[in-house]
Amino acid sequence: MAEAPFNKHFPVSWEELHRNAKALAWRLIDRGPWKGIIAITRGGMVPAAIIARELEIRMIDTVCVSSYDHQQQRNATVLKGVEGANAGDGEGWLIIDDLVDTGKTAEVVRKMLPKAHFATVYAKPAGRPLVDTFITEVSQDTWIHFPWDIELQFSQPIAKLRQS
Ligand SMILES: O=P(O)(O)OC[C@H]1O[C@H](OP(=O)(O)OP(=O)(O)O)[C@H](O)[C@@H]1O
Ligand SMILES: Nc1nc2[nH]cnc2c(=O)[nH]1
Ligand SMILES: [Mg+2]
Repeated sequence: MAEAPFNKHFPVSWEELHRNAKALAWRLIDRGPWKGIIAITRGGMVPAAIIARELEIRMIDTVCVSSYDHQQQRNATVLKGVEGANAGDGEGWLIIDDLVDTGKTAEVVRKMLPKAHFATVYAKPAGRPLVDTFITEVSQDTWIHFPWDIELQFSQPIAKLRQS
């Protein structure tokens, strides 16, 4: 399989993620009231929890989708749809994910809940048209490293990176 073309790396700390998820909650509060949140697993669960806390939403369900093996994209596979929430066509519901990249995950979930409001913390240009509200855009060749996927370790000085 060809290497994914991610030339840039964008590490995100817990504090940054918390701040950006809260900024997303500020954008969403005036567009409500919301009947509930559908979090896209797994990455959407962390921002969904923060947004649920800020908007005082206690009705939360999941759509379980898998589309990446680390940086290699596969077809988006739905492991579980919306079950308990009775969200119908999605009217009045919020769908939350951590990011949109190619937009394939968003496309699949939007088909399930066409009238829901789709919100993410981060967006790349290819997925941006599929999102109703997002906070931060990064370029398509950037890989976002979420705090749950990384740990503190030695970092090469920039000058050394230039030499290699
Ligand atoms: O716009 P796309 O190209 O579809 O990519 C975006 C999706 O990819 C990641 O999920 P992933 O499938 O890696 O699963 P995870 O959330 O369980 O880590 C991310 O959390 C989004 O859900
Ligand atoms: N962690 C992470 N998962 C992704 N899935 C699709 N794009 C990305 C990305 O940039 N970072
Ligand atoms: Mg995901």
